[in-house]
Amino acid sequence: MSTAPLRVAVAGASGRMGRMLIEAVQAADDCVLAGALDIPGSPALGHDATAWLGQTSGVVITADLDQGLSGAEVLIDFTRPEGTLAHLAACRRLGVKLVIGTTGFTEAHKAEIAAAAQHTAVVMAPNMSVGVNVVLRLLDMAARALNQGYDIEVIEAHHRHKVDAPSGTALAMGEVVAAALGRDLKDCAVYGREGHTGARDPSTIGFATVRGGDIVGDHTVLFAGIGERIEISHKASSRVGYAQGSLRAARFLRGHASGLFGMTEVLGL
Ligand SMILES: NC(=O)C1=CN([C@@H]2O[C@H](COP(=O)(O)OP(=O)(O)OC[C@H]3O[C@@H](n4cnc5c(N)ncnc54)[C@H](OP(=O)(O)O)[C@@H]3O)[C@@H](O)[C@H]2O)C=CC1
Ligand SMILES: O=C(O)C1=N[C@H](C(=O)O)C[C@H](O)C1
Repeated sequence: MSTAPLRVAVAGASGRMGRMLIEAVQAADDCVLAGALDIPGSPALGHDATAWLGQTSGVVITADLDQGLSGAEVLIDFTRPEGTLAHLAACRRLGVKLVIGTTGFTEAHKAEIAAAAQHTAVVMAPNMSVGVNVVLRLLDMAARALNQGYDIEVIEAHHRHKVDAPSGTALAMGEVVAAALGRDLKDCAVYGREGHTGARDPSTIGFATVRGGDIVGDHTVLFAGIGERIEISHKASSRVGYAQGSLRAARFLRGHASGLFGMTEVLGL
């Protein structure tokens, strides 16, 4: 029995992730590019979505959401929170499912996404790579085992263009560790230090952010004890893992009409 190809639209089509996603959709036997969106005023509007690959897909990048989504089953969105929320409303109206990779959402944004997911299926994750999602499981195990006598710090590094800090992945790592220790990250996170800070409060989880050059994405959780340190790290050397994880999420959505899912469900972790 043959299954029709999954019709995928990509938002932020001229962005770093948008381009990576378009290339991944084009290379996938079971997917077809069905739409490409970008922000009004983008110089990419009106161009073929694969022109930068030297190809012609017949899909033109548009800022018209109805036009960009009309042929799609699922939209993959790596843009900015305000863009994602506008795309979410259009997806809900048009019955299009949504994979959200964008980071930097407020709690109110997240509530809006959860409400919309009651009507159309959504996968949302701050990091789509298999490796990072396995690391999140390892962190749960490590934090439970190292629950006394270890100071916990999350260190992340990204490229100079990144606009949110700490990264969504670093925050997710902090949340996993805090939950494993029976803490709420909102109460124990320390985002940067300066001046006379006093001695470290052992109940805190610290965050340190580095921005520079073309670093794709490095994350380390440090458990610093007396006489030893444990570091659990993930280093991305390419965005390909984020794109392949997003396609797995898009395929997963075929089996779901509504609901909010994460990569734990997609990957069966
Ligand atoms: N979950 C994951 O695995 C990953 C998540 N990310 C997240 O994805 C997001 C995008 O990252 P990246 O591709 O590097 O960013 P880029 O800036 O390279 O791309 C963003 C794209 O979205 C467009 N855009 C910006 N604002 C809006 C808006 N309001 N409405 C519609 N489109 C908009 C941009 O257009 P223009 O350039 O003209 O402004 C651009 O085309 C970030 O939040 C990042 O943290 C990134 C990698 C992995
Ligand atoms: O902006 C990026 O590049 C990335 N953003 C995500 C995040 O904020 O965690 C995922 C990845 O680290 C790359």
